[in-house]
Amino acid sequence: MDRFWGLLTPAEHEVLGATGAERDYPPGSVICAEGEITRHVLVVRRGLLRVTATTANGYEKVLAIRGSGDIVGERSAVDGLPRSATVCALNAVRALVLSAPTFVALCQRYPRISWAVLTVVITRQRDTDRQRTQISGTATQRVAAVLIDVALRRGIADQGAVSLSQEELAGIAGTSRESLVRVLRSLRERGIISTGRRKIEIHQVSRLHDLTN
Ligand SMILES: Nc1ncnc2c1ncn2[C@@H]1O[C@@H]2COP(=O)(O)O[C@H]2[C@H]1O
Repeated sequence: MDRFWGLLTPAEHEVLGATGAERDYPPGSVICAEGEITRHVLVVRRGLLRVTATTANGYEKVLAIRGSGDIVGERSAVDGLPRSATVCALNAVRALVLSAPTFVALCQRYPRISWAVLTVVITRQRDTDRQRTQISGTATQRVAAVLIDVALRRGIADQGAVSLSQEELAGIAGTSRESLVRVLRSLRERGIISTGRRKIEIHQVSRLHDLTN
């Protein structure tokens, strides 16, 4: 997986660690809000972040779930514009926080750090394009694709639990709540998942893959 931290060498980790400050965010805390003018950059060390943005009709859409090794907040640091999305902690998050001037100075001094940022941004662009084209798949295919993606990010090989509310899952998969409820029921009946409050236990990631074909 092309995560920012994983693209860097131990020496570069040290540079970032020495210039940034480790910070803890309790579950539910808002790290930055869409439209506000803040510029710090985070590298997630532990935990999960939810990235959301408001649609034209006022609905809050989940754009991405980010986890350990991901970089967040790079857009405002680079272009100086207001935050493009709201980022909040889904669980206890620990992150390395860098001020925008520090981040920009590091990128200018260390081309490999800039290259890692570029790689991450390009990967996100590809993901976004893929999601746009997948939107024509069935609701089951889209939900399965999202669950596979979250499982991958959580390091779940074939079985494990992911913390995701039905609202979040519907937002990412681009389905209505009603159609999501139907898909989850069908996946439960087939023994592929079981569901709890804000939690989905995946029993077989491999069977989710079968559904996306
Ligand atoms: N579609 C997306 N996928 C992943 N991360 C995003 C997406 N949109 C916004 N972000 C992140 O959310 C951050 C919000 O603040 P920034 O605009 O500074 O930088 C943004 C990105 O790091």
